[in-house]
Amino acid sequence: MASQLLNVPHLAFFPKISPFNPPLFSTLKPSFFHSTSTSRALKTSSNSRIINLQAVAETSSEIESNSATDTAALTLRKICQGFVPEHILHRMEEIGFISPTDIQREALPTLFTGRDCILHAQTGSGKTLTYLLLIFSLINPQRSSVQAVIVVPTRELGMQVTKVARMLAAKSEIDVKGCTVMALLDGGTLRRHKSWLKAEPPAILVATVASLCHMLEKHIFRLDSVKVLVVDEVDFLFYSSKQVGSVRKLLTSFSSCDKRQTVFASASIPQHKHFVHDCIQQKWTKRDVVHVHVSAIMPMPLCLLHRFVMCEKTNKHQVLRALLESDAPESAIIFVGEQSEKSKKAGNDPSTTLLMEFLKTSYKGSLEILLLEGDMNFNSRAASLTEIRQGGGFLLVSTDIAARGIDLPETTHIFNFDLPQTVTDYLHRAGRAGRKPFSDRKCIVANLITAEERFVLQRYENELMFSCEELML
Ligand SMILES: Nc1ncnc2c1ncn2[C@@H]1O[C@H](COP(=O)(O)OP(=O)(O)OP(=O)(O)O)[C@@H](O)[C@H]1O
Repeated sequence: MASQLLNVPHLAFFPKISPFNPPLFSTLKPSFFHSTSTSRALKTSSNSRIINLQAVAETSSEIESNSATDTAALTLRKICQGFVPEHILHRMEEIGFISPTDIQREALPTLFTGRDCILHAQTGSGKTLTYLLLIFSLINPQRSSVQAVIVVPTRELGMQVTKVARMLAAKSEIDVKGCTVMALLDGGTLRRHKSWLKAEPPAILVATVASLCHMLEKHIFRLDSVKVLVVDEVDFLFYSSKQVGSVRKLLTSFSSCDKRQTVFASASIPQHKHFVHDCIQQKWTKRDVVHVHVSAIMPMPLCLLHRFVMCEKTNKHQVLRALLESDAPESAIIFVGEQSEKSKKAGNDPSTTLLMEFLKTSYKGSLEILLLEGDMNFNSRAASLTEIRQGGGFLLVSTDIAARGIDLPETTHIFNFDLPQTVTDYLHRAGRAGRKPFSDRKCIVANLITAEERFVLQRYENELMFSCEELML
C-alpha cells in the first residue's frame, strides 16, 4: 500500500464558516431558487411564486439522523423479516449484506409501511439496496407484468443497478419462475426489448428516461400495474439533465402518485425543503412523503481526505504523474472537464485524449489505463467498465459521466484534474471513493488547481464542510 496513503496525518475537520458563506449544503440552490432557506414563505426568482413551507411541514415529515445509534444487534434480516421473501434475504446474506447501513436502518421500516420516501444519504451509503429490498417486498414474480420501475440518469448506472437486482433475484427452488429484471437503457436494441416487453413483461424494469418514455409513448406497455417507481439521482434528473420534462411526465401523466409508492434517491438534494414542497404540489409523490435525511450535518463521508496541489495549467500533466508516483493508488478515477463547444469547433483535441496519450507514454505504474466519456460509443463505454469490474487495478480517465452512482469499491483515489463546475459535482465525484460502508480505510481526493481556482475550492470546502490540505510537491 502506498506510503502516502497510510501516512496521511489525521485531518481535523475545521470547516471554515463565515456569515457571508453559509456552510449548509442543504441550502445550495439551483439558479432558479431564492437563496434564503430560513424564511417560511419564499419567492422563487424565476416566477415570483410564493412557496408556503409551513404547508409542507404539515403534510410530509422528515427523519433526520446524524449519528449511528447503538444498534449493533440489528441485522438487515431483522428489519426485513416478514416483508422481504426468505430466498431474497438468503441471497442478500450470501452476498455479504448482513448489517444495515444508516439509510437502510432509518428508511426500510418507513418504506415497508407503504409511504413515499426521499432517500437522502451520503454517497456509497447503500441507497440501492434500500430501494431494491422495498421492491422485492412488493412484487409477485408469478405475475406477468411490470411491477417496479427504477429510473436512472445513465446507461452505466442502469447496468450496475440491474446487476445488483439480478444478483438478489437469482433463481431459487422456492421462486421457481425467478424474478425477471430488464435493463431498458439508452444505446440498447429497443426492437428486441419491445418484443420482450410485450411477450413476457419483466417484474422489474431498470430504465433511462428517454428509452422508457419512448416505450410508453409508443404504447408498448403501460405503468398500470407498477407498485413502486424509483427515481435514482433524482436531483440530477430534475436540475441538471435535459430530460426534466420527460421525468415530470413519467411521474404525473404516465402514472399517478396515488396508485404507486414513489421513492426518490440521491446524496444531494439541494434546497430539499423546496423539493419536498414541489413533490407534493406537483403530485410527484403523495402528501405524506417522508424525507429520510441521514448525516444531514455531514454531506460527505468522513473517510475521504481532501488535498490540493497548486500548479500552473501547463504543468498539470507532470503534477498528476508525480502524485500517481508518490501515492501509488490501488485504483483511481481521474476526472477531466468536458470539452467546450468553442474548443470543439476550433478542432482541438479534448483534454481526455491528451491526458490518455500522456499517461500511456509516461505512466510507469502497473494500473490499466482506461477511458470513459460521453462521446464514446456505448460499446466502448461498456467495455471500459467491464474491464474494470474484472478486477485488477485501474486508472480511469473520465468526464462527469462517471460521477453519479457508479460503484467501484476498489477506488482509493479521486483526482480532480479539472475542478468540478459545481459543489454538487464535487460531492459526487469525491464519493466515487470510500464506498465500503463498514470500512474505516481512508481514501484520497486530490485537486489540481491553479492559484485563481483556490477560492472556488474554498467555497466547496465551506459548503460541504470539509477541510482541504495543501500538498507541496
Ligand atoms: N448493508 C450493506 N453491507 C455491506 N455493504 C453494503 C451494504 N449496503 C450496500 N453496500 C455496498 O455499499 C456500496 C455502495 O452502495 P450503493 O451503490 O447503493 O451506494 P449509494 O448510496 O447508492 O451511493 P451513490 O449516492 O454514490 O449512488 C456498494 O458496493 C454496496 O454493495
